[in-house]
Amino acid sequence: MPELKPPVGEVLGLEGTAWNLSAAVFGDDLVALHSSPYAPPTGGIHPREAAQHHASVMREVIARVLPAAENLQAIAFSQGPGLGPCLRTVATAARALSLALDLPLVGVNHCVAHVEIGRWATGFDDPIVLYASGANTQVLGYLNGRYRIFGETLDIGIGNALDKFARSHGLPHPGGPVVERFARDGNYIELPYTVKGMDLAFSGLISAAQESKAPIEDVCHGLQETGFAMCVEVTERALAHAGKDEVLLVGGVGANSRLQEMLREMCEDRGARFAVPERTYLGDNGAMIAYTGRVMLEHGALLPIEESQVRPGYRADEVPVVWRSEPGEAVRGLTLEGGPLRGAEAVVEVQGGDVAKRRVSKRYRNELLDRRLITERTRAEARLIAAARRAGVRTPVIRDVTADTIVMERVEGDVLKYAMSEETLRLAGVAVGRLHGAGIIHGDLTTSNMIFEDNRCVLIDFGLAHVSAELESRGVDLHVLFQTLESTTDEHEELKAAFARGYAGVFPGAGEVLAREREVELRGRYL
Ligand SMILES: C[C@@H](O)[C@H](NC(=O)OP(=O)(O)OC[C@H]1O[C@@H](n2cnc3c(N)ncnc32)[C@H](O)[C@@H]1O)C(=O)O
Ligand SMILES: [Fe+2]
Repeated sequence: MPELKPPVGEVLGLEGTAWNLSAAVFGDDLVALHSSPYAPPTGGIHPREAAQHHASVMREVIARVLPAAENLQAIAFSQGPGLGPCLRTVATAARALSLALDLPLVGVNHCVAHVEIGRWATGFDDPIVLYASGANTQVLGYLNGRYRIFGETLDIGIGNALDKFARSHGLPHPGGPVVERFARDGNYIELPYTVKGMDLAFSGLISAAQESKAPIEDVCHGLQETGFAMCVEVTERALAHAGKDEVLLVGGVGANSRLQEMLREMCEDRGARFAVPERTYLGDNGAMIAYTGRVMLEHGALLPIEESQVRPGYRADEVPVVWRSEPGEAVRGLTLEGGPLRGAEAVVEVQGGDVAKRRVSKRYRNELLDRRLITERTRAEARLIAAARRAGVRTPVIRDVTADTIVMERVEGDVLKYAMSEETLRLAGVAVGRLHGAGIIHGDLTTSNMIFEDNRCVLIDFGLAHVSAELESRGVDLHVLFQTLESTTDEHEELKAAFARGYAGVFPGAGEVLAREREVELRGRYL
C-alpha cells in the first residue's frame, strides 16, 4: 500500500521586510490575514523606525490571526532580502513563537514568496515573472530547480525610483500611487530609456524626471511610459529567450493599472497569457510567507533555529525550489526554415541567401517612444555591425537599410544557447575582446546573439550597441552574458572562465573589465 502522508495543517507566516508588518495563517486556503503598515511621517522609510513600528505592533498583529488556527504546524518568516533591523525584529518574534508553541521554523525568501503566492492566486504554472516592487525589479523564470534571474535592475527598484521622484517634489510616500494619479492627466514627454540585454537601470530616468521643467502631470506620464516600457521590454525578451507562454506580474508596483495594461497588450500580441493576483497578494503581505512556508514544510524544508539568522542580501536564485520537480526547460526555438521568426523586438525572414530583420511597432509603447526606439536601434545596429566588421569581428554583411529594416547576409550555424561548451565560450570571448578593443559595446550579449559558423563566433543583433571605451559599459556588457549563463546552466563558472581566457587573449584591458563585471554583479546582490 502506498504510504499516506499526514495532511499538513496550517502555517503561520510573518512578513516585515520593509513597510508592512503582516501575519497570516494559511491552510488549504487563506485562513486569516492581518497587516499593520508603517507610514513614515516624512521622507522615505527609515529602517530603524520601521523596525520599531514592527516591534510595537507585533503582539497585536499576531494575536489577530493566531486564534483562527486549528492545527498549526509551523512558523514561517521572511528571512530576507530586506532591511536589516526589520528582518531581525521579525526573526526574533518567529523564534519566540516557535519555542513557545514547540513548532518548527521555516525561513522563506521574500522574493520567492511573491512568486509563489502569485502562482497560487492566478493558477499559472510556469510563468515568466515580472517582480516589480520597491526594492526589486527582476524578471524571473523557473529552470532546473531554481528561480533564475534573467534580468534585473542594475541600480534601484522601480518602486523606490517612483518614491524618490515623488519625494523630490514634496509628494507623500509611497510615491507610486501618486505618480499614477498625476500621469492620467498628463502628456508624454521624452526621458532616458535604459535597457541592457535583460537588465535595466532607473537612475538616469529619475534624475532627468526630477530636473524636468515640464508640468508635473507630464513628467509623471513620461516617467511611467518610459520606466514601464523598459520593464515590459525585458519581460518580453525573457519570454522569447525562455520559450514560455505565461506572464505573471507581482510586487507592489504591480498594482499600477498602466503597467498591467502594457503587459496585457504585450502578451496578447505575442499569444502569451497574462495574469496579476488580486491586490491583497501583490504588495508585501503575510499570506505569501504563510503559503510558501506551508509548501516548503510539505517538502521538508525546515530551518533549524541555530541557522535562523536573517539574510538581508538573500537572492531568489539561492533557494533550492524542492517543491517543483519539473525541469522547466525551454522548448527549442523555431528556425528560420519554418517561416518568419518572431523575436522579442523584430521579425526575421529569409530572402534568398540573406535575411531581412524588421523591427515591429509595439502596441504597449507610447507612439513617439516606439518610433524613437525603432529608428535609433535600426540605425545603431546597421552602423555598428559595419564598424565591428571593420575591426575584425565576424558580423553579417549589411546589404540594405531602411527606417525599420536591415537586410543582411544570412549566417548559418547554432546559436550559443544550443552550442554551450568551453570552446564556444572561448571563441565568444575572442569576438567580444576584439569588439571591446575597437571601442564598441554590444549591449545585448545573450546566448541567442552569438552564432557559431566555421569555428568562429559571429556576433549578431546590435540594436542596443553603442560606442564607448568606459570600463563600466564594458563590465555591464560582460555582466549581461554571465547572467544569461547563470540563468541557463549549472556549469556557468567553467564557461565564464573559458570566456575570460578568450577575452583576455585579445584584449589588453581584460583584467580590469572582468574585475568591474564582478563589482556590477555584487551591486545587484544587496538592497
Ligand atoms: C524586500 C521587500 O521589502 C520589498 N518590498 C516592497 O518593496 O514592498 P511592495 O509592497 O512589494 O512594493 C512597494 C512599492 O510599490 C509601489 N506602489 C504601490 N502601488 C503602486 C502603484 N499604483 N503604482 C506604482 N507603484 C506602486 C510603492 O510606491 C512602493 O515603492 C521588495 O519586495 O522588494
Ligand atoms: Fe516585497
